[in-house]
Amino acid sequence: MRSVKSYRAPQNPNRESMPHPLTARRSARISGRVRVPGDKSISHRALILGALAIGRTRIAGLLAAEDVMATAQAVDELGAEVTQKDGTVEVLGQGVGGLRAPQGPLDFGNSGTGSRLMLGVVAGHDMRVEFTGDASLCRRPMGRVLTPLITMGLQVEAQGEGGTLPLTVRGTGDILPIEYDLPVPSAQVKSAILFAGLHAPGRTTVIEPLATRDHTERMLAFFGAELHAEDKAGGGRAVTVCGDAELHGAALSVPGDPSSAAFLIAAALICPGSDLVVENVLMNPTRTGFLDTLREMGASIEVLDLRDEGGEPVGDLRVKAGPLKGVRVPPERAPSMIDEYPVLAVVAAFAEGETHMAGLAELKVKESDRLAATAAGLEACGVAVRIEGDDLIVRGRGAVKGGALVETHMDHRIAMAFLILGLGASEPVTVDDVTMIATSFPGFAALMTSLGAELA
Ligand SMILES: O=C(O)C1=C[C@@H](OP(=O)(O)O)[C@@H](O)[C@H](O)C1
Ligand SMILES: C=C(OP(=O)(O)O)C(=O)O
Repeated sequence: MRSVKSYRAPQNPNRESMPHPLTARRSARISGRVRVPGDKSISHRALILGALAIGRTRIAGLLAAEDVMATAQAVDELGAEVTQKDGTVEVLGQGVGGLRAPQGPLDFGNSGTGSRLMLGVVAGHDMRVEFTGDASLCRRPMGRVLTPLITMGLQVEAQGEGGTLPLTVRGTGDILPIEYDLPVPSAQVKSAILFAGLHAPGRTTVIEPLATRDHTERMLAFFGAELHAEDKAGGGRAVTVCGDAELHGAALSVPGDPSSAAFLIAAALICPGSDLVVENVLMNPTRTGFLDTLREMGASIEVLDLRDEGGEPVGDLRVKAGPLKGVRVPPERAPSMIDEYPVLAVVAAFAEGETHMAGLAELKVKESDRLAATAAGLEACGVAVRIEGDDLIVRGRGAVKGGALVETHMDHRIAMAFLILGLGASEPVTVDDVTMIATSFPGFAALMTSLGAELA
């Protein structure tokens, strides 16, 4: 058994000064039968809940990407030892409230999810912790998670300008339960509050305006917490966790990440003659907005063998290339496909007619301003695109010119989306840097190449 530190995904210390460009060329067909790496959201939560449980948690299929390895490292430094053996990762849980102060700062790299979820965990422990991350993470808003956690008892001792990382916080053993209306639909904020609520006496309730991914709720119940969820009028939900909780170590298997599968699906749709099966993809309804939208566009996507695995629906997806038409994507669908908009915009460029994606304000505060980066990349590739307020409107003409160098702004999803565009475009497309792809999808280029993609 080895500590997770010894197998941490290699990080490039010169990342910001050594960009690694990659070029995508028009590809004949994308075909085969493959799996994508484990779901990132479930992987973070499995490590965190494993640390808060009593006893050992065994995780099969954990995503071995930089974002998740940062969470594994943080959990390990907080005293819940993380080891791996034969592809299974094991966390030695310390029980709710049982973690200890780390020796140094916790570095979450590029990961919004890891840092925000762990702020909720630290809030319930009597300890002082410094949170830091890379240049992108240090620009992202933390006030959305700090505001409710401060109400519960967290103290912020130092912070970057405007409430950003690096942050020094002091948690408390006397955290208070709250009822909180989320001002933005964010699963990260909801989860941070529920994790803090595990330590509080009484019931902590989060009311969300639109239902966001519910992995925290499913996994809390799976680990033995008492939890209630109630649907609200207009698509919202109220989720309550009972505090002073006792969680028990569990064995779980992480399904394939639908946000990673999205790139393969998009490639198969736009490269003529493609016929692709992506196996073992998470089909949780709070994550399937991308598939729903593609079907409305006319895509041929079949779900084979829909099954339940460890409390989450999973299926194999068969995708075939074919003509697509533009559609209107309503704002209330955004939480169920928030990370898929850049690649949906790419697919929309190959469709016939206008695709209007409404209500994308949250895209502006991701690893980059994805609304601006997506529009700029499409424009550089000769696609008619415009931003109206928080909406992105793409006029598809059935074909895309390409022939551009696209700026990724150090954002993994922008890099992958525009490599996919290059596979279907008439002229090659180069993205300026693919280093960041390792934060969510290790082995992306090799997997795509094995399916017929021309990447070099
Ligand atoms: O909770 C999660 O695991 C995530 C929630 C989403 O962020 P928000 O909560 O900010 O919408 C998403 O963009 C991110 O990749 C993962
Ligand atoms: C937004 C993302 O992740 P995070 O917020 O965890 O950095 C993402 O993976 O697209």
